[in-house]
Amino acid sequence: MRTIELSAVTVEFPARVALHDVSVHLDQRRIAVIGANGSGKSTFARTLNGLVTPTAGQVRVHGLDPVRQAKQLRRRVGFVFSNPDTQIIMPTVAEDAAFSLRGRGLSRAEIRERVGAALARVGLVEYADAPAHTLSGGEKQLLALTAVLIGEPSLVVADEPTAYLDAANSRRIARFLLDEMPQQLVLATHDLRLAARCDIALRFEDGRLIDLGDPASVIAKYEVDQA
Ligand SMILES: Nc1ncnc2c1ncn2[C@@H]1O[C@H](COP(=O)(O)OP(=O)(O)OP(=O)(O)O)[C@@H](O)[C@H]1O
Repeated sequence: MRTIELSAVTVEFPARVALHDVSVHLDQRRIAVIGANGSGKSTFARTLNGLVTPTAGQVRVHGLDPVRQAKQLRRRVGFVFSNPDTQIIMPTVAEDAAFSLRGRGLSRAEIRERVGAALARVGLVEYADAPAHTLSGGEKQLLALTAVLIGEPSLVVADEPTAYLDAANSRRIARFLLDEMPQQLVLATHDLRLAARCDIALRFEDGRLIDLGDPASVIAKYEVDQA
């Protein structure tokens, strides 16, 4: 079951309430999260994998509590950030792609096979032994995604995954996230064209979930309010 459920979730930081009494039940494949800078999008995304702990309320992601069942949840939820440099941790492309397979009892041959197949899917197989830092920005984001997907998560949370990319690489990443991968996606973004391709959009303002539903109508109201 791909249900994400928040019940009366509040997240308070010392200087600011970043999420205010958010309740929502989501089971769509592609979920867009939109709103102005500082509205709470990243905080919402980060509650889904336990990077942020609610001050009050409950989060359930595919049946798991992201804080109390953090270890199981980390295997189920992959997180993709804007800047792939913050996500690439191993020296070579293949080693980085393989990172989340550690500790799963797989043989070296199985790991090599899975990594090869995963890198081939995103067109990076020829770079397998290259130092990861030599990849271009778009290639690094594809590697970050590969490293997430190789662990076979059931949910991918992407926070502005195209922010650092040029138009061609943005399209490549977006096509992969929106059209090709089977996993459920939560996509926090300022790119309203990407949001429009999702199955549902959530709009935050000052930490409150103020609108949700068909992306076209949520986006249209957002644009009117921003004008
Ligand atoms: N770890 C933190 N400590 C303190 N304040 C934080 C922390 N994380 C977020 N905030 C604050 O909470 C509010 C919501 O931030 P959040 O990053 O969720 O917004 P956002 O909608 O993702 O913004 P942006 O579009 O600029 O990325 C902001 O005022 C931010 O400064």
